Amino acid sequence: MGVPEEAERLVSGGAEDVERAAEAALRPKRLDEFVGQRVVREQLGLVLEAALARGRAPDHVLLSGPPGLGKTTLAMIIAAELGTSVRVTSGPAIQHAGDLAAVLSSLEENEVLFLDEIHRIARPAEELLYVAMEDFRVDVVVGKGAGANAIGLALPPFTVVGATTRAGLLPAPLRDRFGFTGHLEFYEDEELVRVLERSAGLLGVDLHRAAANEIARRSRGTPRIANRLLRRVRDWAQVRGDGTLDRAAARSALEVYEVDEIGLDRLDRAVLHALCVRFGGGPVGLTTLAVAVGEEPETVETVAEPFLVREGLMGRTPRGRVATTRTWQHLHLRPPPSAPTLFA
Ligand SMILES: Nc1ncnc2c1ncn2[C@@H]1O[C@H](COP(=O)(O)OP(=O)(O)OP(=O)(O)O)[C@@H](O)[C@H]1O
Repeated sequence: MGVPEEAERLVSGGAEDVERAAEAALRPKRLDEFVGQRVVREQLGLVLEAALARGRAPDHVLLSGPPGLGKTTLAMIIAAELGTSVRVTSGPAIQHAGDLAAVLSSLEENEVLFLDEIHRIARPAEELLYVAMEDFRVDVVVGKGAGANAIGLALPPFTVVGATTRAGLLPAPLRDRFGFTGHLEFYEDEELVRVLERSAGLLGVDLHRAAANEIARRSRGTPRIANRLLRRVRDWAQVRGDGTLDRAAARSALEVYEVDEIGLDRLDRAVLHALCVRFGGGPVGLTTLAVAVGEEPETVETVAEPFLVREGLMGRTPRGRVATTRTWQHLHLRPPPSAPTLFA
């Protein structure tokens, strides 16, 4: 049976256009509204406070972690805390050095430049970025061929906030130009309950505590997913229920959208199924596994794997990905005698 498109999207980490506006409305605006991530919040708070006290743009900030944990939100918060504006662009949008030069040369003093998916910036633009971040200068090439001239253009001080799901892919010279790196972790259920209660307040709905617990438990440790599930539960309560957002409404709604007891989505389940059924529990290489589920290796590695590994549903060994005892249990399958025994 095919999974309805909405159900597929519901628990995936990526933000779809149609959901963006709803998401933006729920974004915390200041650091003290940002739930969880205690360590990053404290460290970043210090960086910002010190910069404000000195009256200078802070060091460049790199934020890493799986999708939907709050990197974009933090970039906006950084600008708000500094009382400045933010320019938003992303690695895939910068395919030529000229694209980046145009953005850089239009920056205003102390502005924040948010570079999402920074690991995907084209190589020639990357070099331009090194210089801009270090020396606040951009070399613009004027003319063509033998008559071409590079003119150095001084830039006002600004702060790059880079976001990446794959910090390991950033070349060392780029990584080194960030004065502060914050790694975002998956959220605890208790923290997601706080995210949900805050969102319910903004949406003007009365979310019962038991419903919040139920949604939090099935949100893959990810605020974006928690907020999406909340909106779907609200839909269900409005259309099929009596408008009450209680535990029964949450369970019924999540059943309609095929979100399982621990929040695994279609991709997670496909990966685990392939790992156990096609590859006998592994070990199997990332690329082979990705081909088996019809996805890009990068998607499997950055969207599905971090949560599966955290939950002890998949092991990563030097020889490849392996199932754990918990994987077999979760899929209600019996491991073949030849399966590797990795206890989670
Ligand atoms: N700490 C938090 N507290 C409250 N809400 C949060 C928090 N982190 C994220 N959110 C909510 O989750 C949504 C997704 O967050 P955000 O867009 O910042 O994620 P992201 O890490 O940038 O994801 P991606 O890399 O996929 O763009 C936001 O709309 C925001 O409402």
